[in-house]
Amino acid sequence: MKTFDQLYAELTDKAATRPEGSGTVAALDAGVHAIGKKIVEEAAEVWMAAEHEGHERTAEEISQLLYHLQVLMVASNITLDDVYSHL
Ligand SMILES: N=c1c2ncn([C@@H]3O[C@H](COP(=O)(O)OP(=O)(O)OP(=O)(O)O)[C@@H](O)[C@H]3O)c2ncn1[C@@H]1O[C@H](COP(=O)(O)O)[C@@H](O)[C@H]1O
Repeated sequence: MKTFDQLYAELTDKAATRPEGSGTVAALDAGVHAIGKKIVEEAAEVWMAAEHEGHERTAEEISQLLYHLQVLMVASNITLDDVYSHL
């Protein structure tokens, strides 16, 4: 289990060190357009899960959406504070 902040720290480290086999590195290399499409796909999966698939599946889909949002943040040099300052 990890927090939103811990995941962000892990992803920024992956972006800097580019370990072999990292899905995050592959997503960053694919670029913002591809990451954005993934976010839209995951958002739809969250919606469908919330309406039809129950608590556990919804939580899982939300975690995936948060992951892809963080990948977009890293790709766009958006920090946690940049986002938190708007909450
Ligand atoms: N939390 C996540 C995470 N959530 C979602 N995903 C990605 O999102 C995909 C889920 O999307 P889908 O449900 O559409 O499944 P899918 O259609 O089979 O996926 P794709 O074919 O689109 O890859 C997964 O296959 C992962 O590629 C994640 N990938 C990585 N993480 C975490 O990110 C960290 C870094 O991961 P790596 O960069 O891969 O080392 C680790 O802590 C991981 O646990």
